[in-house]
Amino acid sequence: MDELKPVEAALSALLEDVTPTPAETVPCDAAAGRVLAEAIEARLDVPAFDNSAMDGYALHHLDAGQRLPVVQRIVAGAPATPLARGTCARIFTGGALPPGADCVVMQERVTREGDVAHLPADLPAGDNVRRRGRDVASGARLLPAGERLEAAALGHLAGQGITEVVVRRRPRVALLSTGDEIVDPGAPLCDGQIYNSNRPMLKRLLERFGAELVRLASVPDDAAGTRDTLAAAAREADLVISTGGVSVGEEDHVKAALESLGQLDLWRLAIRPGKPLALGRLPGPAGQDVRFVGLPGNPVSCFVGAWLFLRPLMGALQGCPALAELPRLPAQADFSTSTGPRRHYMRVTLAFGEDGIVARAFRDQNSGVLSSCIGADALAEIPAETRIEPGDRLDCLWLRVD
Ligand SMILES: Nc1nc2c(c(=O)[nH]1)N[C@H]1C(S)=C(S)[C@@H](COP(=O)(O)OP(=O)(O)OC[C@H]3O[C@@H](n4cnc5c(N)ncnc54)[C@H](O)[C@@H]3O)O[C@H]1N2
Ligand code: MOO
Repeated sequence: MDELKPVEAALSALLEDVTPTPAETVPCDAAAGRVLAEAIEARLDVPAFDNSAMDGYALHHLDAGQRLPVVQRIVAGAPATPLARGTCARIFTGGALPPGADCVVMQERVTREGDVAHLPADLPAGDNVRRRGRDVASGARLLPAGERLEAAALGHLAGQGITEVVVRRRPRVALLSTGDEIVDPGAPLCDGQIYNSNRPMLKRLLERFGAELVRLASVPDDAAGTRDTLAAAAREADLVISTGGVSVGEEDHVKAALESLGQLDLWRLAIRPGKPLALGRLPGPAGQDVRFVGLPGNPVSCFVGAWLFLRPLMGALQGCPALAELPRLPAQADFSTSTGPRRHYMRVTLAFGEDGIVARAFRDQNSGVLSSCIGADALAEIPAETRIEPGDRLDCLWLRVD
């Protein structure tokens, strides 16, 4: 048997010359989760004018400690007129600071007697003032290309009055299931058959990674049908994924079909779960390469493979560096385990302990036990030939998307 390969080697082969999907313009209302195809420059200063951070009184700081007539009332949204020295203005949070004033004192520190306010002493210039352009300066980089538009970025765009953005088209993905024993939920189950749990699990993960699922199909158990299914998938998808049939079994039409249509490399990786992996290319309708990834059938191997391989690939297809790399967190084990020749990706939950983050492992880490993935926060990466005891330091890959 040939030597098991490192996961990093398969990842570089998978990501080699992947080009991002074409750009398209979408309304900001529909842009959540999409990746910017080009950088956006700010057109406006935010805030657009100096304004008050408090409900209180605006004045010149050299007038602090005095009794001043209240000569203006400035609410948010109303224009302010210049303020003469020796006077102050009633002002509300977000109200425009009047020219001539340079600080605001919150109302809790002020005593009011009719139209006169008693102001506290020693107010520094700039106190409680939100300066024009403090958040964003006009002409500066608002968001870089490759930014995945989540809540704050969408707020930033709206703050500029922007209504449309140029983003990467969602990668179109075909998800194929192999295996005669696999049945869709809803159909009756005969002896020896199992329901297809990989399909909805991968569909959900892929959607979280930004995919548009264009085809969900089962691969027929004959050579011609398998070839037709793969060829049809490559006509409409940027990425074709299959599950099952990548180990050493004999019932494998996918391998033959891929080899005749395009190209296929079978990898045996030094990881657990997810040892077998198929990487290939199919010809697309415009002669372009359509990537093929064949994940192992075991549900946990699929889950782990999706995070290790599909997420970076989806990042590359969308030109999104943040998706391409899983964040690493140092944690302390609260379990013991030992590995053999394969690196183990254990499903763990993370919690804050007295000395930092603590990783708790699900009890049964077998690759058929999908309950070990429910609620998993991270994959603890245990190197090959290693013994781990409670308290030992671990590297964890955080299973987060945003
Ligand atoms: N002689 C060897 N046997 C196996 C090896 C090996 O090196 N030598 N590797 C083992 C490892 S590790 C894995 S992982 C699996 C991978 O097998 P395949 O990718 O060929 O997958 P299948 O045999 O088709 O299925 C494995 C397992 O998963 C179930 N399955 C498949 N699809 C689904 C689905 N959509 N939903 C739920 N469950 C699914 C299937 O019924 C099998 O139980 O090979 C080992 N064997
Ligand atoms: O590599 Mo397999 O995914 O352990 O069961």
